[in-house]
Amino acid sequence: MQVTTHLPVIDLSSPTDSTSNDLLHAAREFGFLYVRFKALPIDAEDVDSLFDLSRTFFAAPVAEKEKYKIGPEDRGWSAPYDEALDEALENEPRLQYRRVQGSSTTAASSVNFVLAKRLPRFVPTQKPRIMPFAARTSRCSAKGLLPGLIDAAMANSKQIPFEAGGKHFFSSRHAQANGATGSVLRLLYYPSQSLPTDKTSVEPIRCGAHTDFGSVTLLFQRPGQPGLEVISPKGDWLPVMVSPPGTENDAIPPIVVNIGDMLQFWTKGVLRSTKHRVVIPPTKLVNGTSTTSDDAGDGKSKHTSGTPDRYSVAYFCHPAADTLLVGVPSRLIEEQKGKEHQNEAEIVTAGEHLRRKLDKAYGWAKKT
Ligand SMILES: O=C(O)CCC(=O)C(=O)O
Ligand SMILES: [Fe+2]
Repeated sequence: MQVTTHLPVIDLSSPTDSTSNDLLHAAREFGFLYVRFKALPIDAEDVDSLFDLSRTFFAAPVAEKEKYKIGPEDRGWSAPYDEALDEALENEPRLQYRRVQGSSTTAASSVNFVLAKRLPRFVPTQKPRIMPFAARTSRCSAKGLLPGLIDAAMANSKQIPFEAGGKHFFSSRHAQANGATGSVLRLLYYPSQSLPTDKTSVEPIRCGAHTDFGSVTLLFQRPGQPGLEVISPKGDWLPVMVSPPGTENDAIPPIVVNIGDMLQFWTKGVLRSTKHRVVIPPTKLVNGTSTTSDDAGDGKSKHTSGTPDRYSVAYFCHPAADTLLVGVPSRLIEEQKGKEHQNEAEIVTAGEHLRRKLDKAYGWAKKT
């Protein structure tokens, strides 16, 4: 069976008004889209080096990684099952749903970097490789990508008044000059898991269903390492191919870009922060028996009798921490019937929203 994708692939080589409208449409319909790499000022070699670095880091002994254990400031290493993302399961007793393999928790080991600031000591020699990548990713996600293009699209249709920020409403709130943000570059590693013959006893979820906390996420994936799924409006889980049709020969797979909670709040739900998860990919992909899938394997990922390893890199883009997540003063937004309308008591800043989500995911509030 051919795995097809329902998400649009948008080429940003030379964006026009119609590109920003396409992007706005995708953000409204799906909350997810692909952006072709060749359009972005990021080198394929930088992406490859970052994945090399990721492999080196995660291969280090646990005792070494423990030295950089993640804390409430959201920087550092998380062990598999440290993070619980599926809030639908939050009523389960804490100890049953944290640190236990299960659908709410993340089976990935991950490490978060502070951009342009303190890099963990385990990568001092990698600084020249990471920093340009992080800086470029940060620039293109905040300016060239969604916030900037959404500004352009909003300006095309229903202009945000000049005094309220005009056509720079979103991008200016992501400018570094406007203060600290929760933006973070995260390397993720889902180790290979062996599959018992009785498949019904296997929990197929590698990362529990969740929405992303920030404004925009950029996700880099590797050929032969599928598993990401997004939920459809009807509630079905749909696979997100690594290399959708037409991109198979690109230097690296297109970047998956998705809307996070903050853009959903800002737009009263006009833009969708869509639930997604990572699953153990179907057996036909794991065993490489499929010849029709884009993800039939490149020989790079480890195919054991179980699941392949999966490495991914996510850049979570956030606006300045003190940004109020209130509806954008645009007719497009104000005409909304308030589907995702927040009442005054619920209005939070970007920093507060991130704090609440992290405290839940890691149980920080209980620990401190
Ligand atoms: O590893 C992935 O592909 C997705 C991870 C993810 O959704 C997240 O960390 O928010
Ligand atoms: Fe996510």
